[in-house]
Amino acid sequence: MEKAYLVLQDGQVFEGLSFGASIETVGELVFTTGMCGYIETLTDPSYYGQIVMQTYPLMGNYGIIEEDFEGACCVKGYVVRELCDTPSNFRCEYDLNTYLIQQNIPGICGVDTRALTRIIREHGVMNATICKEIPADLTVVKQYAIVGAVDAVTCTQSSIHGAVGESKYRVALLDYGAKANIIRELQLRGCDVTVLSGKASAEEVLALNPDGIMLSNGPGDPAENVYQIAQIAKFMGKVPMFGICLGHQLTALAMGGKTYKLKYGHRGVNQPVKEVSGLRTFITSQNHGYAVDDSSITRGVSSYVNANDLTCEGMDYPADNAFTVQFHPEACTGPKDTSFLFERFVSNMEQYKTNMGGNQ
Ligand SMILES: NC(=O)CC[C@H](N)C(=O)O
Repeated sequence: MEKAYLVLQDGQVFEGLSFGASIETVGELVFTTGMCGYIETLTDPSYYGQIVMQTYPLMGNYGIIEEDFEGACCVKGYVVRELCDTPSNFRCEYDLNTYLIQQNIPGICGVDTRALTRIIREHGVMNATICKEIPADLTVVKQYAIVGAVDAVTCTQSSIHGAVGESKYRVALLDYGAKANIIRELQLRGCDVTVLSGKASAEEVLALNPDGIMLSNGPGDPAENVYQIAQIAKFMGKVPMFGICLGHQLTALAMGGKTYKLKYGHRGVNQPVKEVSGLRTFITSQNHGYAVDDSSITRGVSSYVNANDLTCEGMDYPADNAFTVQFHPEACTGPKDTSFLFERFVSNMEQYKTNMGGNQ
């Protein structure tokens, strides 16, 4: 293994060893605290443009299992304390290093990820570079910004995914960088899912005559998606709607609300989320850097709040038969605490169909 460096935009240097693709990279350095689920993390399109650092000190121990992929690998780089090159699992197909080489993504291991995480927590997310030689000038690193993220990851052609078992509902899923498990969770509940490009117009969405509209997760700054926000404002309230993560943020913006960037985001599989009008707290999977300012929305009510920092984790829009969450009820590596939200969506569609006298 060759020597490599992780250099932060403020000039701090961490020496480690190169793995994955032997190329240099620049990206926004973020950390995720999941102890497992690195396959889902690496293939979650919401990480587009980011160098992902795992705080758990050993990665790759169960190898790569393609069936667990959520989407395309969009990370700019990967940072781990210790890379396991002898994975052991009955489902393992090949190792993590091979995967990153295939994807042309550089990684660095052997760096002090605890120290790095403390820096990010204190300073907030920073840009960084993974390189073989320490750059004399860090202007390129400092100026790096994630732009056009949804356009870069959304599908170009629509696709249809039939229900498992009896087909009961037609769902239009707006793909802003959708994780595959959102589709699977819907299919398992009797939904025929039409996945549409995030560039689809409101007219195209409604032309499908769906029983419900699902808005996916996705990368980048939500406020950048002016076109998508305008489309949501047009179709919201026409049929039941459910939004996850970026879908939650875009809905808030469509309702005239505001979003803002968190200091270092929520990324991991143990984020506690409290019900606003109940006593329950759920453990959730999350991956986001922006949040909704719920006080900026008058047409909706806050439904969930993060128990750690009290930021908004969900909104209900009763007048529009819509609800959205910041966390991931579809999380594949778990926890599954909030998968009941898919049942809520299905029951909203069932009621809507009954009220409409069937929607065939
Ligand atoms: N997972 C997501 O959908 C992330 C949403 C948005 N890109 C954020 O970082 O906040």
